[in-house]
Amino acid sequence: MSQPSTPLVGVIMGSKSDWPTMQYAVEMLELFAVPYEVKVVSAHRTPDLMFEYAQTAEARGLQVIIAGAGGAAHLPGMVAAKTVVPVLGVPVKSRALNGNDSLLSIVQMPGGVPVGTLAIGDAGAKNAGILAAQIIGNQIAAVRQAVAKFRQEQTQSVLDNPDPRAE
Ligand SMILES: Nc1c(C(=O)O)ncn1[C@@H]1O[C@H](COP(=O)(O)O)[C@@H](O)[C@H]1O
Repeated sequence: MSQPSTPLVGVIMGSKSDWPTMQYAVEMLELFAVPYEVKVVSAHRTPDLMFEYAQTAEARGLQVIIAGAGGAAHLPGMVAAKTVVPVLGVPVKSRALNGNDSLLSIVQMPGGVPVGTLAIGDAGAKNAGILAAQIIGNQIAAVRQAVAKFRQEQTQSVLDNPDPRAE
């Protein structure tokens, strides 16, 4: 989906192969009508692009960056090292180590350069999208209300379906 307004959230990932996971972050941003951009950027394979992306993020109006990566997942931390725009890290589930490598690579930042790390895989990507919307929602009432509505509907859906055996 093309985004007409200036992006407020940048969704980046180390490889095209991360998209099946990272699509859940974008799905949430679309649900809450948060303007976003999405791009493959890799600290390892495109280091100059990664630096440029991080260095220009603030001036381009990004308020949150969601960075997903798997394996030796340096992308979120390296982007965070080059910008004060908050970075949310999504550990993509790697084939070899089930995403434990991704998680530890992203979460164990040295004090002074934070990355807000989400869960491994699809739930982490989904929650990164919701969390980014909540941050944006501090300034944009329509986004805040959209998140509140989503949460209320989620709660209601559980309350309406208490029998775990029902189809
Ligand atoms: N962790 C990183 C970085 C990075 O951190 O900069 N760049 C690519 N990758 C990861 O390599 C995995 C395999 O990538 P390929 O499927 O392209 O071989 C992906 O999960 C990607 O995020």
